[in-house]
Amino acid sequence: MDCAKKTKLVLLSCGSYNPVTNMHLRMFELAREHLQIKGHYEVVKGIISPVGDGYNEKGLIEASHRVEMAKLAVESSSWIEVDSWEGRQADWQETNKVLRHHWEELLSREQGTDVVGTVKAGRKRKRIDAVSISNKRKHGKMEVAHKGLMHKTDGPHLMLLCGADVLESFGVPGLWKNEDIEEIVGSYGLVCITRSSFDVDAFIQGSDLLWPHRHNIHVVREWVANDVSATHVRRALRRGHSVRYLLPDPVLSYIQERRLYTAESEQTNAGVVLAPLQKHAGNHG
Ligand SMILES: Nc1ncnc2c1ncn2[C@@H]1O[C@H](COP(=O)(O)OP(=O)(O)OP(=O)(O)O)[C@@H](O)[C@H]1O
Ligand SMILES: NC(=O)c1ccc[n+]([C@@H]2O[C@H](COP(=O)(O)O)[C@@H](O)[C@H]2O)c1
Repeated sequence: MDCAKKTKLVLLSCGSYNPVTNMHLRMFELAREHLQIKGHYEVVKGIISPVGDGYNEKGLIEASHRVEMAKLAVESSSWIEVDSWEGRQADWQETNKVLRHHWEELLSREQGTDVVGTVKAGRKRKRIDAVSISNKRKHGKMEVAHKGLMHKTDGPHLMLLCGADVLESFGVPGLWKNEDIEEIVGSYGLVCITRSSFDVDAFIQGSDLLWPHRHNIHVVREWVANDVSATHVRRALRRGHSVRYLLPDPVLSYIQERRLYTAESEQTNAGVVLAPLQKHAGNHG
């Protein structure tokens, strides 16, 4: 019997989910297995957070449909849930803001369970409850709550779960702010599933930003070469090709009943600049 006390962990995955595929569900499964065997974690919850319509990605259909499909996909899962907060926001939300939102949700659930964490007070650490944390936040001391507490709470930890393509997108100029990446990998932690054609280890090794946080990045190997992507699924649907077994059956029925992915829907946001590129454009040069 394993007597060591494991840290409870919640995994959050932000993405288009346009639509959710079996690979997305497998990503959660692989991450949980890896962290429970190799890490000192008990993965208690997985959260799928479909991006809001304001992301402006080409071919992105309404968030309400993407959220519904994701909910159908996790119907049979005992630990993966779908959260619609991000999808309901009128404006696109940076991923670190989505993490903050879920972190605050986790903390507020801890309210009433007394101490949820510790902060530095001089040379010692002071135990602190959720109410004092939210009070600190109200007074604008986000630093203490976000930089000091993430990995010091007695409650669950929260990490971002993603595929290797998202990790490598950290290197795309203008897409991510360095301080946001620092917050994600430094304060929360990242679980990254390998994807064919992406060399995660080489990318981390080559990044001065990621290298100091490498111990917070859990790389999970997908040994079965499988590059199912939502893009491939949408293309097949447009062409009338079968996508059965690439998606959960209830998701496929939902798509077919509403004829969701068409040549027309693929033109949504055509020529529109992706929200993060628009938002961060002024920060460069
Ligand atoms: N085959 C896969 N292997 C590993 N991770 C994956 C795979 N497919 C999707 N993911 C991950 O799932 C998360 C949500 O992905 P997203 O909704 O953008 O799907 P996608 O299939 O990559 O979409 P698209 O093809 O539209 O870019 C991301 O972190 C992405 O890296
Ligand atoms: N700066 C940022 O926070 C930033 C930049 C680009 C993408 N993202 C997120 O990464 C995810 C990527 O999804 P796609 O792979 O479908 O583009 C989305 O959830 C999106 O919001 C975040």
